[in-house]
Amino acid sequence: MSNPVYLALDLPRLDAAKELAVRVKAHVGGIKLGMEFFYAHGAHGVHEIAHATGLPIFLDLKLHDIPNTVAGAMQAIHVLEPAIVTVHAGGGRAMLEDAKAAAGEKCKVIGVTMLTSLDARDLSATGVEGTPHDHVMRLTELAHRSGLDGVVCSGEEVAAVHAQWKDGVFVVPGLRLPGSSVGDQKRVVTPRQARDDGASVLVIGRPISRAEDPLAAAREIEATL
Ligand SMILES: O=C(O)c1cc(=O)[nH]c(=O)n1[C@@H]1O[C@H](COP(=O)(O)O)[C@@H](O)[C@H]1O
Repeated sequence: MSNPVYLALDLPRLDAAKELAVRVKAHVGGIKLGMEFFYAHGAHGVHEIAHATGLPIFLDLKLHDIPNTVAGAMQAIHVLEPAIVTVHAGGGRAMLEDAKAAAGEKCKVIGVTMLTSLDARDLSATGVEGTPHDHVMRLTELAHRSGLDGVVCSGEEVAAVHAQWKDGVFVVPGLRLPGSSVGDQKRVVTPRQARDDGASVLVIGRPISRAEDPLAAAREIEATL
């Protein structure tokens, strides 16, 4: 089975990001490039990391706009050949359908449900009724009906999401080994628990990128899976 860990390269400098990716590439299955990286280094940065590692690229742009704008953005990134791209599931059915229709043939379009940095209080403060679980399940159903390939959710919901949508791609961030710092994440589980509960992709950033020895940290996480 291929390694489900995607390293989140949330680093401001391209040379440092590239060095880290090359150092740990044998112990991860792919690289996730998000807003911090893409806004700073754009298409050039994506090509650099893809060529340096040879690993699949998950372009985590979390697109959320009117359908026409999101479809245009999806078309603009074809040239980067990402394996996975994210859009916010809350963008609504037309936006999700148009995003999928505009994506490259081999690109999985994944809907972000409820960010792992939010908890029940945060959700209620945004005016959404119900529990995080209810909200994730509602947005998962919308993403499924809109033709997306899967969703991003926390490890607390992934078992239920998997039970509802058997052949989806389920991306789980907010992962920590026991006892390590959670930082800004609020809905957190271990990588092993997320995998056992049906996650297809495990997104891991700071536990590797901010470790004193990133290679040892990547190996330690891999050994738990
Ligand atoms: O879409 C994501 O990847 C994402 C969704 C989410 O709900 N929570 C979340 O943390 N992420 C991303 O996953 C990564 C988690 O980073 P660490 O907390 O450092 O492991 C970051 O790059 C986030 O942008």
